[in-house]
Amino acid sequence: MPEPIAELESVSKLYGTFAALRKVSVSFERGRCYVVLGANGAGKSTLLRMLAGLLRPSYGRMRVFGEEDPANVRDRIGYMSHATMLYDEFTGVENLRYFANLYRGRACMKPEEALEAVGLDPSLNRPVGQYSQGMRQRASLARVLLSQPELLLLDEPFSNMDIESAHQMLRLLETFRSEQRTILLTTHQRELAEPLADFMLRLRAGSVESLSDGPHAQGCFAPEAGR
Ligand SMILES: Nc1ncnc2c1ncn2[C@@H]1O[C@H](COP(=O)(O)OP(=O)(O)OP(=O)(O)O)[C@@H](O)[C@H]1O
Repeated sequence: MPEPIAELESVSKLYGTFAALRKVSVSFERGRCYVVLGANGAGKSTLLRMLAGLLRPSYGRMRVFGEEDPANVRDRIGYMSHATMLYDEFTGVENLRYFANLYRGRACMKPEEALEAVGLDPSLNRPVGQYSQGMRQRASLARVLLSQPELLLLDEPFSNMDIESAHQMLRLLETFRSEQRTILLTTHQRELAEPLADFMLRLRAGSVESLSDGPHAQGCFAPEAGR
């Protein structure tokens, strides 16, 4: 049985008196892709932010790579939020060089390699502020990939992307999974992400409504399918 790399045991997260997550128990296995679904406000982003170490559980137990505080294993986790976290006035490669400098002393991809990995031309001499939405999302993913994280937490990676860019990103994620990286991604575009899923985790009002096998676990994923 694959090794769990992150586990939540009866985890709740309260914002004031409001419970955004309610007694969530789930474990995530290495090398699997989890597609996290649920209506607006179901708690998807809260779950990802917690696994990224940006929020602490109010109740319950969480372990990521065996650590109670994911901050202790930050270099093994890549988190991509709605915000791209890129500097609009810099080119893609300038942005990534800046972030690569922050990882000095750690194993890290070359900025050019990370951009190529997401299908962006590192020599593109255009500030990120002038990129299309799909290019910005891919540059943002390249930033996350720099540190070669084992756990990728992607909040709405396909939002505002055209279909061609989204399929390109899906093929990229399939490659990461084949490298035994674990992927958790939230999306409202179920039909797009579903073929990649080993598991579909559906949240409802902060609780786990269901955890079911995805098409990939059933051997149905073909990167070119659905194009
Ligand atoms: N910082 C905060 N303070 C108070 N309430 C919050 C905060 N962050 C989130 N919430 C509330 O917690 C609930 C879960 O929010 P969350 O962003 O995790 O949901 P989501 O499933 O990601 O929603 P969406 O699909 O709209 O992004 C929502 O009702 C939201 O209003």
